[in-house]
Amino acid sequence: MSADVATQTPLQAGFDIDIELRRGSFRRAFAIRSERRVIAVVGDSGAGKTSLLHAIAGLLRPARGRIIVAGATLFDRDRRIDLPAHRRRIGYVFQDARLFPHLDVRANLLYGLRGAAARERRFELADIVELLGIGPLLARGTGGLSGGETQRVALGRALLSQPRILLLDEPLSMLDMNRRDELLPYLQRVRDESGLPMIYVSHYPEEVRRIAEDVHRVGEAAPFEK
Ligand SMILES: Nc1ncnc2c1ncn2[C@@H]1O[C@H](COP(=O)(O)OP(=O)(O)OP(=O)(O)O)[C@@H](O)[C@H]1O
Repeated sequence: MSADVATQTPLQAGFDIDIELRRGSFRRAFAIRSERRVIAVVGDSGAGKTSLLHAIAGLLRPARGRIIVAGATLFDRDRRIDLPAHRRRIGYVFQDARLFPHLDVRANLLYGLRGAAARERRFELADIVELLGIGPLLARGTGGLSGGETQRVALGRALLSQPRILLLDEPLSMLDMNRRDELLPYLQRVRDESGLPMIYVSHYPEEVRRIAEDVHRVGEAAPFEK
């Protein structure tokens, strides 16, 4: 499968990823080729989903291969391209949000804006606050937020960093089922209104069905029933 991918011409939209990752004794090839803007990556625990996102974000260097997203080459071993992480402009949302505990919600959001050049600014604070319904939370500390509120702020902070790509690593997995249902419509709004390429990692088929246009299973050959 990866040989096939390697012989095809790069896609101008979507994802063209063909890499091998090594992490200690973990060693795995990934081949994802999709013209879709929003894809999901599913797979068992330990299959390498987070490692794949790390490689796209520039936090883990593949042993070989290439990573092209929306026509931009982030990594290509043969062509000696390896864009540093800070130049890849990745918005990353983790399962545990990782908000700064010493900053209130507004300051957490504004942190995302740091370093974004004015000409690259597509997402403004007021629009993101409206999109995610977090206006009432702005002056609050992060400690008392519910899990769903926390993840909405994390999404806002990621968008305000003016990313070219959004990576979401199981953003709902710490929430109970009701809270997951509450947050999904916000994820759908971000998907539809940001227009960004997105990779959504999840264990839950239902979530994946509601978010992604295309599903890729990593770690084994069996196809994933969408
Ligand atoms: N820093 C590291 N050093 C060595 N091995 C690592 C490191 N990080 C991850 N691994 C190993 O790489 C493999 C893939 O881990 P990864 O976290 O990418 O899987 P995952 O599919 O995201 O799993 P989960 O769904 O449980 O989060 C695992 O076997 C893990 O133990």
